[in-house]
Amino acid sequence: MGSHRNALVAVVRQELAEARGTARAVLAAAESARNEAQRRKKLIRDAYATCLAQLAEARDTARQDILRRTQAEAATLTRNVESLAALTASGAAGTSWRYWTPTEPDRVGRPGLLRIGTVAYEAGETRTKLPALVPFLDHAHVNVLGDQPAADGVVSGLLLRALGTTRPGDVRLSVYDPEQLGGTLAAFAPLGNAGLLSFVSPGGLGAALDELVEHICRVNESVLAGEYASLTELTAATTGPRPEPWRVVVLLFDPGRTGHLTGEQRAQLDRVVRTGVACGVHLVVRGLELAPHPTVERIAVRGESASCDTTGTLIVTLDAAPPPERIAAFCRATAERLRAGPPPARFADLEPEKLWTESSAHGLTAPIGDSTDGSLVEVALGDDPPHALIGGPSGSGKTNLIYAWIGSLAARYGPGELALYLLDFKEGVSFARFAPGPRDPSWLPQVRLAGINVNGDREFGLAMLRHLGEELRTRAQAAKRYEASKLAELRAEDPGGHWPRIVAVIDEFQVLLTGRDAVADEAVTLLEDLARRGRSQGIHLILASQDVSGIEALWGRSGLVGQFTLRIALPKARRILADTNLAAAVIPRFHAVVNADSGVAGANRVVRLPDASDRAVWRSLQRKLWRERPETCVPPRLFDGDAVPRLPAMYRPAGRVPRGAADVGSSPGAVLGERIDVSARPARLRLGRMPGRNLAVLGTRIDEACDVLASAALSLAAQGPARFRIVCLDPGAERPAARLVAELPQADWYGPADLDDLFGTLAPDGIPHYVLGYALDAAGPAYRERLRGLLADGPEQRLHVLGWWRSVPRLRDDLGGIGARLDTIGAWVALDVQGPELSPLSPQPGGPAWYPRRRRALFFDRSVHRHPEVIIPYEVNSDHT
Ligand SMILES: Nc1ncnc2c1ncn2[C@@H]1O[C@H](COP(=O)(O)OP(=O)(O)OP(=O)(O)O)[C@@H](O)[C@H]1O
Repeated sequence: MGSHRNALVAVVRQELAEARGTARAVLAAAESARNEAQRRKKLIRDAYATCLAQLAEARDTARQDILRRTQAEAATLTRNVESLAALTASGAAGTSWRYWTPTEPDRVGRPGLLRIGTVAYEAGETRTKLPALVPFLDHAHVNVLGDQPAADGVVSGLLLRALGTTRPGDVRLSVYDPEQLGGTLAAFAPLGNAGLLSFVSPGGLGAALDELVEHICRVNESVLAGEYASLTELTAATTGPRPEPWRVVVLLFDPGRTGHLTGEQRAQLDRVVRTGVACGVHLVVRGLELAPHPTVERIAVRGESASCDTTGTLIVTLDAAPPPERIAAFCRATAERLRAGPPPARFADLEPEKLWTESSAHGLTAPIGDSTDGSLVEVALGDDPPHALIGGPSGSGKTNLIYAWIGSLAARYGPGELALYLLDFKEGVSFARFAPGPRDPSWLPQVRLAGINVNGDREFGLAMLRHLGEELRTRAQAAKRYEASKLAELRAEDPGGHWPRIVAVIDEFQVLLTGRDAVADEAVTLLEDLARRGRSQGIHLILASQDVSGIEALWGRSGLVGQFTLRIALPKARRILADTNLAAAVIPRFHAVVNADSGVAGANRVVRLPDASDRAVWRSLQRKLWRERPETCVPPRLFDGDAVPRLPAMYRPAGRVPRGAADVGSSPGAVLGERIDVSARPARLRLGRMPGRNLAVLGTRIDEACDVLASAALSLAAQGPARFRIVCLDPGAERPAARLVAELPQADWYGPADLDDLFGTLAPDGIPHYVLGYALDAAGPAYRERLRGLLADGPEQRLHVLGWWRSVPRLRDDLGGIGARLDTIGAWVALDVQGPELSPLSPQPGGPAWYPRRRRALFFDRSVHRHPEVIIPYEVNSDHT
C-alpha cells in the first residue's frame, strides 16, 4: 500500500514535474515572444522618430526653398514694378518734390501716369516703397474724396505733375473754389498771366459746365469730325502740335456741405464725366462724389493715407503737398515761356516714327524745322521745285540747315530711294561725318560721295559734275527706251531698276564757277545741263553760298538760276530772294525763309531750324540708319583734299618675281598718281613700242618727283618682267632712289660716274628696260647726244626713259636748246612749274592754266589727252608727309 502510494506520489510528482517543465517552457516562449514584440516596438518607434525627423527636415528644406524663390520672385517683381513705374511716370510725373523739375515731352510723347504717394511693399526681408500712380490726362477724371487738407495736397500735386509733363500751353485750368474763392490753388495763379488759368465765380458753375459741354460738342463736331475716336488718336496721327489743349476743370466742394449742385448742373456734370476724356476735358473734383464711370479714378483720403481705384486694396501713403513757392515759380516760368513762344523743334523731332517708309518716285519731301506754332515745315524737291539755292552770310547756319535737311531726308528715304553726293568747297570737314572715320565707323548709307577740303581742288567738283552728267545720260537713255518722260514713269515701267533720286549738295559752289578757265566753263555747262534736264530724271541740285558775288555770278546765267525755284534764305542773306522780298533781313537767328516760288514775296514760309550740328545727336541718327543698311550698301567715297593717297598695294611688286619669259603685254601702264575723279582711279601712262613713249617729270620738288618715279617703276614691276636702271645724279634723291632699288626685283644702280657704263650696256633683249633718271639734267653736255638717241630710238625697242628734269629749260637744253623739238617726250608730269613755262610741251599756245600747289601735279600724255589733267602723286614711302 505504502509502495503503491509511493508509486502514485512518484507518478504525480513526475506529472507535476512535467507540467512544471511544460509551464516553464511555455513561460519562456511567452517571454521570448514578449521580448521580440518589445524589440519590434522599439524598432518601429525608432523608425517613426527617424521618419518624423526626416519629414521635418524635408519640410524645412522645402520651406527654405519656397522662401528663397518667393524672395527672388518678389525682388524681380519689385524691380519690374519699379522700372514700370519709372517708365510710366518718368521725370516730373514721378520724381519726389525735393528733386522735382518739369520735363517736357518730345513731340510724339504721350501722357503717362502721375504719382500721388507710395505703397509699402514687402520684398523678402526688406520693406520697400513703390510709387502709387494714377491715370489722368488722356485717361481719366480724378475724384478726390475724404479728409482735407490732404485731399487738397493730392489735387495740387496732380495738377503740378500734369503741367510739368506737358508743353507750356497744352493744359488750361479752370478752378471753381466757392469756399476759398481760389485761395486753395492760389499758387497756380501766375498761369493766369498767360491765359492758362481762370477762376470760376461761386455763382458761375452752371455757366462754366454749360460752356464745357458746348466745348465737347464742338470738338466732336469739328475737330474729331467722326474720323477719330479721341483727341489722343488725332494727335498721334498728325505731326503738328496738339490740335486742342487739355481743359482741366477743378471743382472744389466742401465735403461738409450738401446740395452743391442743382439737378441741371448734376446732369451737365454727368455728361462731362461720360464724354470729356475723349475730347481732352478732365475733371478734378474734390468733396463731391462723381457718378461711377470707367473714366473716373476715385481717391479716398484718410488722414495721410488713401486708397484709389488703380491700387485697389493697397494703402497709399500720400506725398506731402508740393511747396507753394515751387508751384508759383514753375507757373511763372511757364507763363514766361508761353509768351516767348514754343521752343523750336529738336533735330530728333524731324525723324519720322518709322524709318525708310517713303518712296521717292514722285519727289522727296522732308521737314527741315518747324514754324512758330510748332508744326513741322516740309520742303519738297521733285518736278517742281527741282533744285534749291541756299544763301546766308558766314555763321548764319547754312551747314546746320544742310545737316538738318540731309538727316530728315535720310531718315525717310532708304538707300534704294535716295543717293547723296556732297561737296564742300569750304576749308573744313563738315561732310566728313557722313563717311567712316577713325573714331566712328558708321556712315550714312545714302551717301555715295563726300568731298571735304576741296577748296583747292575745283577739279574734283568738276569730276563730280561729270559723273552726275553721265548718270543723267544713262537715265535719259533708259527713259527713252521705256518712253518715260519723268522718273516716276521710268520707275513704273522698270520696277526692277535701281533709280534712286539723286541729291547733289555743293556748299560754297561759287568756288567752282569763279575764274575764267576751262574748269569754270565746263562746270557751268555741266551745271546748266544738270539743272535743266535733272528735273525729269530725278537729279536735284542744292547749291549753297555765303558769297553775294558768287550768287550774283549765278544771276548772270539766267538759264541756270531760273531752274533753282526753291530758295532758302538764312538771316541777312542777300540776293537769294527776289529784290522786293525783304523777309531774310528781319528773321531772327537760326530761322530761315523757305520760298518755293523763286523768292517772290508772298510765298515765304518762316522756319525755325533745329540744332543739327551737335555731333552726338547726329551720330545717334546715323548709327540707327547705318545698322539698317542693306548688305549691298558700300561706304561712300570720301575725297579729302588734305589727305595724300598711298600707292595701293596692288601696284607694288609682291610675291614671286615674274619670270623673264612671262608675258608683259604690249603696253604696260606706269601708274603716276591718283586721278581727281569720283572713283579715285590711278593715272596711267601706257608705255608701248611707239616713238615718244618716255616720261619727263618736271620741277624742283624732290619728294614728289621721287614719288612719281617710284610709283611708275613699282607699278611697271608689278605687271611683269622688266629691267630697271636707276640713275641718280642728285644726292638729295639718293635715299628714295636706293629704296626703290631695294624694292624692285631687277634693278641696277648708276651714279654720276657710271653714265658711260649705262649707255654702253643698254641693249634691247625683248624685255622692257626702264631708265629711271633722277635729275637727268645733271648728266651734262657730254651725254646729251646719247640721251637724245635713247629718247628717240629707245621706245620702239622697249627701252623707255622715265626722267626727272629740274626745269623745262634744262630739259630743252638736253634735247637741243631753244627751238629743239620735244617730240621724244610723249608725256610729262609738271610739279612746281608755272603754266607758261610748259608752253613748249603743251598743245595750248601760251601753256596750260596751271598754278602749282603742294602734292598736285599736271599730267599730260600726248597720245590720250586734249588738255593736261591734275593728279595727286601717290605717297610711296612715308618719309615726307
Ligand atoms: N538752328 C541752330 N540751332 C543752334 N545752333 C545753330 C543752329 N544753326 C547753326 N547753329 C550754330 O551756329 C554756328 C554756325 O553755323 P554753321 O556752321 O551752320 O553756319 P554757316 O552758315 O555754314 O557758316 P560758314 O559759312 O561760316 O561755314 C555753328 O556753331 C552751329 O552749331
